[in-house]
Amino acid sequence: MTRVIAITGKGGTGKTAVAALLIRYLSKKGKFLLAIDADADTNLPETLGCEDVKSVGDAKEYLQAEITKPRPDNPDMNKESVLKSKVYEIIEEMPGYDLLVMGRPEGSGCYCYVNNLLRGIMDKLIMNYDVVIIDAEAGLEHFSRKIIRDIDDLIVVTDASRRGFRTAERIRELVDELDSNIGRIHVIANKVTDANQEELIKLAEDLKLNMIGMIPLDPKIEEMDIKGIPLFEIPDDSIAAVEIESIVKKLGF
Ligand SMILES: Nc1ncnc2c1ncn2[C@@H]1O[C@H](COP(=O)(O)OP(=O)(O)OP(=O)(O)O)[C@@H](O)[C@H]1O
Repeated sequence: MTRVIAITGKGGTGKTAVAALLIRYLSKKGKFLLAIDADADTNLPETLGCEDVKSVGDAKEYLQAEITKPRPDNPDMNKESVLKSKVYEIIEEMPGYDLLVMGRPEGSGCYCYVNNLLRGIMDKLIMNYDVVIIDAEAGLEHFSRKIIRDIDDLIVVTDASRRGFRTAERIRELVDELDSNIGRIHVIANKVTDANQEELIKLAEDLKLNMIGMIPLDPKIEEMDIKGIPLFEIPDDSIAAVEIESIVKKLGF
């Protein structure tokens, strides 16, 4: 069975960093893993050390243009197999995991037909893996349109601010309204310091959020940021990597 884990949260809280750390840890543990970048504004590929990737958005635009042309180049083409081969071409094979970038938001017009095809392709693709980690945007767009249908664990990343926690609470409310299949919701507090730790625990309790981890503000990440080193190369003994190990265990791996 594939385990699907989506990471979301307010921009700047470290959502992409948490996704990258989880991808790093689980792929090192030998899980056959697909990483999906489902946030048009994010930088997951760079954080993982991967550049110049194509996106599913480009493949969708190609098919959309073809089917809305008054005279398509090839009216008999099998649209599903064209989209499928394009999506599979886009998958980037990285050492230890595969990467798929969803890319830009769609243009104007109705994409229902293309999205329907994509939904079926994504369902089958996801089933090939042990674990799928999705870096998702706070609006959970791909889930509301059901491009990615089922999520086992939704992890909301927040920083040590009341606003970050409020966003987490709003995401929980949004999930209740979504007609998607989401199993469990967890919260990870990121960039935690000795000074704010107690207050964060209380805040999570007050808002009835299930906190599965507190990742410290890690000087090693700050140093790598300045030097432009991808987070994927973080050493195992850095404080953030150690906390990720404990979070992964709490997730039942
Ligand atoms: N625990 C941490 N300690 C130190 N720095 C961190 C930590 N987590 C993340 N950062 C840094 O904080 C910055 C923002 O993180 P990141 O890009 O992951 O945020 P994000 O929530 O994905 O934002 P966006 O949605 O805008 O991409 C990055 O420079 C990242 O390296």
